[in-house]
Amino acid sequence: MKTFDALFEELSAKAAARTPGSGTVAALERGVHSIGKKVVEEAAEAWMAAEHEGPERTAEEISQLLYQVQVLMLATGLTLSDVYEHL
Ligand SMILES: N=c1c2ncn([C@@H]3O[C@H](COP(=O)(O)OP(=O)(O)OP(=O)(O)O)[C@@H](O)[C@H]3O)c2ncn1[C@@H]1O[C@H](COP(=O)(O)O)[C@@H](O)[C@H]1O
Repeated sequence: MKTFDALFEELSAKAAARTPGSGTVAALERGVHSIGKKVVEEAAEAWMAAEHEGPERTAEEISQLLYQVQVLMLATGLTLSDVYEHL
């Protein structure tokens, strides 16, 4: 099982290395506008799953939302600490 911090470490390494075949690297190349749309899409899917599809589907959609949020952080040069200081 992956934690939020471990995922961010993995994605940061892939972004730095421009790992071939990485969906994260491809998303970063598409840019903030495209990533932002994915964040909104996954947020809406998480909401719909919570209302209509049960806890398992909701957890799956929330995991995709967390992933897209991390890609947005990478695209804007933010670290986990930059975000955590606002929690
Ligand atoms: N958790 C995720 C994750 N969640 C979602 N996604 C991507 O986000 C995309 C959008 O999800 P959707 O549900 O919208 O997908 P879809 O509707 O089936 O299709 P598309 O939007 O892709 O057309 C998916 O195609 C996935 O590629 C993820 N891609 C990667 N991860 C994690 O990130 C790690 C690194 O991934 P890579 O950079 O691809 O190696 C992986 O090991 C995973 O742990």
